[in-house]
Amino acid sequence: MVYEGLSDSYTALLDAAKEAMGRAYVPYSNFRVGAALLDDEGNIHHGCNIENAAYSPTNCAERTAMFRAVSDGKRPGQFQAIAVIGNTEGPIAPCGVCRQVLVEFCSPDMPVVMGNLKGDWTISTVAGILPGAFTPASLDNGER
Ligand SMILES: O=c1ccn([C@H]2C[C@H](O)[C@@H](CO)O2)c(=O)[nH]1
Ligand SMILES: [Zn+2]
Repeated sequence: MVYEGLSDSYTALLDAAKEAMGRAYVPYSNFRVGAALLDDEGNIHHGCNIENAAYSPTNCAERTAMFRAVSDGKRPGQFQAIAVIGNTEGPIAPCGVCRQVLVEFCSPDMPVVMGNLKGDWTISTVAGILPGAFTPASLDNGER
């Protein structure tokens, strides 16, 4: 896919997200999302959204990628970037829950690449997409 003006490495990450998008399990919304999370060793952790008949157990693509990576042993500070893609009008916008999960495991300045199937893209950062976040450090008030 051509993402005009986007670096080769982020294009590759969006392409990996698109590959994962094809594996989405979306019988209820029919809205596919894919994510690709790049770790500190250069490995990519893929994620797709996985829906459920009870609706609320649904897991977004971003969290699938992150939880797979953590389950495989990755820890905070060991992620370099995440790309997310969906069939949206403009670049997809991660939901609030996923933004909070990214805050837990990623540095505030970690790039978040968002795209769509038309080749539109934008880049922000973890802090950029969730300003004023409640973070692990927020718990450090000494009163526990
Ligand atoms: O950034 C997003 C936004 C939505 N979804 C999923 C959740 C649900 O399966 C479907 C519709 O909200 O898209 C994601 O995976 N990531
Ligand atoms: Zn989400």
